[in-house]
Amino acid sequence: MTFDFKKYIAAIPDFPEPGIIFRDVTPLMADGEAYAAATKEFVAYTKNRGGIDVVVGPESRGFIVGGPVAYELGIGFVPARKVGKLPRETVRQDYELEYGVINTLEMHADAIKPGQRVLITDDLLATGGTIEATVKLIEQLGGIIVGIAFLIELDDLHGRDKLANYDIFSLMHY
Ligand SMILES: O=P(O)(O)OC[C@H]1O[C@H](OP(=O)(O)OP(=O)(O)O)[C@H](O)[C@@H]1O
Ligand SMILES: Nc1ncnc2[nH]cnc12
Repeated sequence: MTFDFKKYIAAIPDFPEPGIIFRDVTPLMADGEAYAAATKEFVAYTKNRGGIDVVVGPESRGFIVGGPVAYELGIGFVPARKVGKLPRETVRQDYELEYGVINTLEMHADAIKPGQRVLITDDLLATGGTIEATVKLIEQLGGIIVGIAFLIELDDLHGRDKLANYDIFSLMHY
């Protein structure tokens, strides 16, 4: 029987702006069985991606999704952080969110070694801006993106179109 992941996703209308339906993944993460089942699905996805050296996730929900996947795979996790948080030399990339906010993501300049095979994880694909920025940072450092995995993809926002050159796995679609 397939796991009913959608049972653990709350929909909040008009948050954080009028017209946005916010898909809240915190109930899924708060439930041990659901969190483990979602992690297992991500790990299963990686099995036919030909080997992964490191998981990268954007702050902050990408950390919660990616950490357990990296642990299960026995590999490291590298954060892409919001600007000003990382203490050493960084690379930076600006991007725009579904609700029109401009943010900047940063990674440590030595966080990815040239040729490393990378899985990107995040909770949700909306416009794709966050992951497009993450992709640019990883590729700037010489990483090879072998897959991108989300809990949720918002189909109407066509974020996938920005990531047309990459293999995408989404556990749920809305
Ligand atoms: O596809 P996009 O249009 O870029 O939107 C998706 C991103 O937006 C949310 O993060 P947010 O920046 O709100 O940060 P948070 O995880 O810290 O809440 C979400 O966790 C994704 O990372
Ligand atoms: N609709 C949405 N729900 C939850 N997180 C988001 N990030 C960007 N758009 C979102």
